[in-house]
Amino acid sequence: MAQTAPLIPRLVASSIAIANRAGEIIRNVMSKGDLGIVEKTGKNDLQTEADRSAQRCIITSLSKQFPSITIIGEEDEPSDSPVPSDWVVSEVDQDILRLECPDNLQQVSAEEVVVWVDPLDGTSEYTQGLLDHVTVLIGIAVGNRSVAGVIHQPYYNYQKENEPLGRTIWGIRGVGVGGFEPKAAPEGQRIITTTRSHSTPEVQATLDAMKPDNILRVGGAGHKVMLLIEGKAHAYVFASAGCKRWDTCAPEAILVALGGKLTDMHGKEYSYDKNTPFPNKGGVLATGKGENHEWYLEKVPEAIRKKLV
Ligand SMILES: Nc1ncnc2c1ncn2[C@@H]1O[C@H](COP(=O)(O)OS(=O)(=O)O)[C@@H](OP(=O)(O)O)[C@H]1O
Ligand SMILES: [Mg+2]
Ligand SMILES: [Mg+2]
Ligand SMILES: [Mg+2]
Repeated sequence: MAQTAPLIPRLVASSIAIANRAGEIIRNVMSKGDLGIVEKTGKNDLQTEADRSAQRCIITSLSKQFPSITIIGEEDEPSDSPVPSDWVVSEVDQDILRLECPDNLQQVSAEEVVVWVDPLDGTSEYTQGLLDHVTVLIGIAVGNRSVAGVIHQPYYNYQKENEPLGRTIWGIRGVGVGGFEPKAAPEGQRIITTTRSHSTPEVQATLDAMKPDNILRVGGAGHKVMLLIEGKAHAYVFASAGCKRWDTCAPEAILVALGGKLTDMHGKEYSYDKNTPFPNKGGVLATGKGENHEWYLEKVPEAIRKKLV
């Protein structure tokens, strides 16, 4: 069975097992208490031991199983640093290998695949103990399109007793999603989710123009898209640069597999080609299934949109 499944389901099946291991590593770093925080170049842009270790686990495991694919990770890491053997994952999620794969994904070759890895999305929230904002993101692109993705939430249920800790969501365009129960956002309201740690006057002015009933300010692109697909928000609006391709590749694939949309503030889909510059300079607008994406685009103040190129 494992040998006969096409490459994309095999990549998703492996990414689920790898993201689960990365999540354990993230929890272990937190329970040991020494986060090893480093400030990167941007404003409020942090890296911890958990970001570094989770990325080494993910990239080493994926490249061992799929030597010919291109993998782009958020963190700069020396490629020759030793990786503990128990971080190298060889398990796969067997259920994914049994899925029916659409024709356009049957013949994809390893050379066409780019995997965008955000080992820990929501780092600033992780350091502040807002643990349910944290996700591990593995996005799979073919050519310039994001086609599949995995979002792992290492702290899902962490405040509940007797419930399994952590969960992993997956989606493949044209196949479907799994690992959670999709839900539509409430009718007759407009709930918008946005950044909690990277707001600017432009981000706020754009939100104001959309006259939301409620704004959910949370960390992480992965967590914000989870709010859309679980029916807690109608749109994710971030009218600023700062978010990167590894933040959006996996969430976009899952959102689109469910009938939603993710674009920049001009309505243009991001390219996930391996040579593309990684900043999402046009901002992020994501909407759930059935939402009028165009309506949100039209509300973006022209002067703000013009700056997002
Ligand atoms: N201005 C700026 N500078 C540096 N990094 C930035 C910026 N804006 C967003 N980001 C990164 O994008 C990820 C999600 O951030 P936020 O939770 O603030 O939300 S948003 O999607 O950008 O609205 C999150 O990714 P991680 O670095 O993986 O945690 C942010 O660090
Ligand atoms: Mg970061
Ligand atoms: Mg991120
Ligand atoms: Mg990150």
